[in-house]
Amino acid sequence: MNKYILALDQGTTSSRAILFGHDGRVRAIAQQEFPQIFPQPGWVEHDAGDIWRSQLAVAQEVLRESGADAADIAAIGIANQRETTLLWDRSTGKPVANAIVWQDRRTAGICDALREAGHAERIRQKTGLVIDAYFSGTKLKWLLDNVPGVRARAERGELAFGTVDAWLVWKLCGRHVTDVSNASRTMLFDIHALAWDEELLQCLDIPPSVLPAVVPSSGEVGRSDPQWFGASIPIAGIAGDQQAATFGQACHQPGMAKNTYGTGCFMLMHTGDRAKASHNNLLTTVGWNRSGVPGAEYMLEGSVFMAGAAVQWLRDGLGIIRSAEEVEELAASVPDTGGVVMVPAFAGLGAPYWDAYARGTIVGLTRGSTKAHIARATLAAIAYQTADVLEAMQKDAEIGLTELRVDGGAARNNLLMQFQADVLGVPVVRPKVTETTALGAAYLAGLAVGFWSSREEIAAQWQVDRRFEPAMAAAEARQRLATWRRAVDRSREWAVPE
Ligand SMILES: Nc1ncnc2c1ncn2[C@@H]1O[C@H](COP(=O)(O)OP(=O)(O)O)[C@@H](O)[C@H]1O
Ligand SMILES: O=P(O)(O)OC[C@H](O)CO
Repeated sequence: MNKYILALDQGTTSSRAILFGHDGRVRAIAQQEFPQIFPQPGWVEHDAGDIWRSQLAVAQEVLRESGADAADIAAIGIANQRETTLLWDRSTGKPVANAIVWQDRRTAGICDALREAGHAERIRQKTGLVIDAYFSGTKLKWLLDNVPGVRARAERGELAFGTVDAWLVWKLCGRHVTDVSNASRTMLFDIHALAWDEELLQCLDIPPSVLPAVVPSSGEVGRSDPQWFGASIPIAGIAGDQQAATFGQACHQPGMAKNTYGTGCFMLMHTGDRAKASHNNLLTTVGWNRSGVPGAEYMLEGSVFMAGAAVQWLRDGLGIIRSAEEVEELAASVPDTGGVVMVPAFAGLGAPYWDAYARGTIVGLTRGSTKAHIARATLAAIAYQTADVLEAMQKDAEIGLTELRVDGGAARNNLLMQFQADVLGVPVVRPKVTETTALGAAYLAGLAVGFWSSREEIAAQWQVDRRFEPAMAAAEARQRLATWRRAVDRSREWAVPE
């Protein structure tokens, strides 16, 4: 009798595995951080072996710790950090280089050239994306152009490209596939036709032989090799982590939105079964689709590159807190930021600014400024970036949001969540299960194998933990946002090459 779904949540800073029961509650969880590699300013890499080993280790650990074996698991669902780009040898399985992480800015120049050549509008129409170093396409081009011998090997059909989902599925069962949600983050995928786009492949000089087959987000794609868990388990759900979190938050209806506060902050709003173009610098992206059901469901997305990672910087870069949780107490020790505004543009700015050359900035420092003010300004910056995105999203969707569902590590911070509700003027609602990314992957897999029968059943499992009501006067929120935007202006175009 199958008792569980095993969800693998491969995030930017850690790999997690979670066993979910039929009631959508966490039965067992294991997590491992793995090294971040910063070879040069603006570059971020992961060792593909670290990704796989940490993910496998935590998956084996949850089975061991819970006393479950493969026969107890109905299916595996995978959610992954998106856009991070891997290229490996099909016969040896060896990566040709470290994975280039989504935060990596090394391809900003390639993006400038694409914009100057007039490709922006066509790329936006086909892929729903703005031209930015964030997405996989230019990262893949960089690997092909810069790692010696790699282009020739790719032309001979010897290499496989994939985002992290593809890498994990390849390691688990030997198939070379990616799901539609991950494909929609490559800048090589036509989100309307749901197919790789020849013209874009030519434009970036990508040989089609490297591409994975595109599969539904919910549907069996293979079975794990028995060597990993003692017997094979169907792999039946795959989605980019932000799309998975949207599914896990039961945002199944047009107009529903969630915001995840992890390394970055990602707000996604369901917009129905047709792609909705943004006129306010957001992305249009595929949410998910299901095997046997034509088409897909679409989202508007605002991607903020630096959120919880700015808190990590307070911990590791400045050393003013010992753990991320401590930021709440430090920030609460002062009544306000004392005029300090921090713009955490460490990896440029994403939505709605899209400035690869913006850099982190702290303004308004005086002799009275303390680490507590900087901590408070860091939390405020997370909330302001979200406010910028929500404003754009409400304009695009032409609706006012009635509530924002939240999740992710930094959503545990009550001070931040209250301030978020205050500056948005919209209630912020945190569910009981905050592991919504893994939960979404579990739901996608569980629906495919009949572990859950319908979305209605899933949506009924969603429960509120805490609701934060806006308590700040609208005029004050507006004034604070205006100050924030002045600080953003100071951070922009800082690292433009000389
Ligand atoms: N109490 C907290 N307050 C603010 N930030 C926090 C808190 N707890 C964790 N974080 C931040 O949340 C992030 C971890 O969240 P998580 O959802 O695991 O991220 P990811 O999936 O991107 O690795 C880290 O960047 C950490 O600094
Ligand atoms: O690792 P996370 O959870 O911060 O998510 C990263 C995003 O998928 C990047 O687009």
